[in-house]
Amino acid sequence: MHAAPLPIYPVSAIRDLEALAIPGAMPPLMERAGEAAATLALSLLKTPAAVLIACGPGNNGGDGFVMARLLRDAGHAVHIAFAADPERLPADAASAHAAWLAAGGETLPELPPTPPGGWALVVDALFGIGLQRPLEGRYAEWIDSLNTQPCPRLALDIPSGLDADTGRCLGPCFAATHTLSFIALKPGLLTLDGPDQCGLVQVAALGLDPQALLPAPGHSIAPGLFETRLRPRRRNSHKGSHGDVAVIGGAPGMVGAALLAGRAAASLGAGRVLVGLLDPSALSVDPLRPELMFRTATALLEGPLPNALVVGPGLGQSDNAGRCVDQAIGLPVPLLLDADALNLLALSAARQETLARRQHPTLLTPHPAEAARLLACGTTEVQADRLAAARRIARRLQAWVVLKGCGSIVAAPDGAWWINSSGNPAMATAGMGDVLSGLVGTLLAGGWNAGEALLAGVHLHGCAGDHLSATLNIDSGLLADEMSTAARHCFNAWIRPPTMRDTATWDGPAHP
Ligand SMILES: NC(=O)C1=CN([C@@H]2O[C@H](COP(=O)(O)OP(=O)(O)OC[C@H]3O[C@@H](n4cnc5c(N)ncnc54)[C@H](O)[C@@H]3O)[C@@H](O)[C@H]2O)[C@@H](O)CC1
Ligand SMILES: Nc1ncnc2c1ncn2[C@@H]1O[C@H](COP(=O)(O)OP(=O)(O)O)[C@@H](O)[C@H]1O
Ligand SMILES: [K+]
Repeated sequence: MHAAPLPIYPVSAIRDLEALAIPGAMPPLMERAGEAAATLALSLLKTPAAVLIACGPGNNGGDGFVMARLLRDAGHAVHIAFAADPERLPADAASAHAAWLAAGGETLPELPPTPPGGWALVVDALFGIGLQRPLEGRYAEWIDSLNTQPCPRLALDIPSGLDADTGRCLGPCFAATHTLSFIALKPGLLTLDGPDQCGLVQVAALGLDPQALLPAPGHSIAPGLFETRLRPRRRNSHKGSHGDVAVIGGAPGMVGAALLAGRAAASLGAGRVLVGLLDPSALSVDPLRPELMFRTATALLEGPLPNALVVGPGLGQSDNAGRCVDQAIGLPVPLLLDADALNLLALSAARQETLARRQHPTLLTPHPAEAARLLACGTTEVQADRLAAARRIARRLQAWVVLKGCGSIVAAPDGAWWINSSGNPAMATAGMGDVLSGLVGTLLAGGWNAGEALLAGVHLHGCAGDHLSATLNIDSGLLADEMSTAARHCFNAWIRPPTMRDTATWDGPAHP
């Protein structure tokens, strides 16, 4: 069994879920949320300790009051900072506040001074999915102060100040080491600033089965999504069984990009990899990867059709590059456009119309700047709502799209979407995108459909980066060309039957 994707609900859908779940929910959801938070807190606290909980004016504050009561019952010295008007708390939060006072607890209108031994835990129960604008004044000051505490910092539901739908810090934002999100994941936990602000994310479903109440609008990416493809190769197969990938790119000065894509494709097991370069004076062999076959871009586009075509790595934006893109769009093969092929696409409405009418699978792999060009807007607008941007491109161009970056978004032409959580900032180096294109190209050439190939390629690429960061023990300085063998290692771990995954004979090298 491979890991299953997790459901993700934007705020509007969480509100719908709450409305479906709340009638008859006993104990009330807030009680369950506070209890789940207390359980997590207890796992972080060893001996009776000083805990600070900052409670806000809404139901997120209510979760904090419930948690406080339970931690106090467990023998911890719990201090609550609460500056709002108790008369204006929503009903459930008002009950939780009253129960806290009835249990002998008190609230302070300001953050108390740090006790001599320091706080053992600080909890952000200020704002959850009801955040409407940037935090300012007292709450902004509280956040700044809480963020300096050198102890575990736990956010309830979502770090205060983070937009739950977009992952954008609206202003000052709680920097959690742990986030316990209620009912289900929200997109903002997983993309843009979310992963930095949330720390370790855990979900407390509060006894609900969200998917049974309301189908999830989106999902995380996990191998369970494409597990029917994760099978060992048939012994009776040959290179023709695994497909030809052609990579078109490599204009003068950028040949390396095409090589990176080609090498990645070969390492993942493409039957054959052909590289069509635009640079007429480039090498005709890659001495470090002599398996690659070199052609001119023109010859490759006019020759026998490959099983998948990747156009863009190091392509440049010359007239010749434009002709290659136009020709590629017209070919009856699965087509992945990356890098300058996307920029050339953005330059021509006619090209976009032709692309949207293709009868064969089309995949687009923009980073935020390329996405902005495709949408004729600024990168800031793309990053302000990455999910919306990816979905808009996918719908408009009737293509499978990955909007790359921290928490890559995959969007389907029909509006479906996924968020990837593998990968890390060591991967923020030149050439990483070229490697992704090569990996996805190989899966396409192997007969995977566009959605499976893109979801798997994106997840695999991140897993390879994580694997390298862990085995080489590096946070910085990951080289794109190192990724190919790591992707090979991770992919082989996926396709091995479970009985063979742990045996020495079948395990890959510790340092691929
Ligand atoms: N409704 C439910 O059944 C459940 C809700 N839960 C909790 O309830 C939270 C949502 O509660 P609410 O809808 O009350 O929202 P919040 O508690 O997130 O905040 C809403 C309050 O904050 C104010 N506010 C928003 N932005 C502000 C800003 N920048 N500065 C100052 N005030 C601001 C609003 O006017 C409102 O009074 C969830 O995140 C979760 O923690 C959980 O108890 C699980 C169950
Ligand atoms: N901070 C990060 N977290 C996760 N993945 C990242 C991060 N930075 C970069 N990546 C991944 O590395 C790749 C970079 O692609 P791209 O920006 O096109 O690079 P290039 O154009 O140099 O090849 C993308 O797949 C992206 O998602
Ligand atoms: K919070």
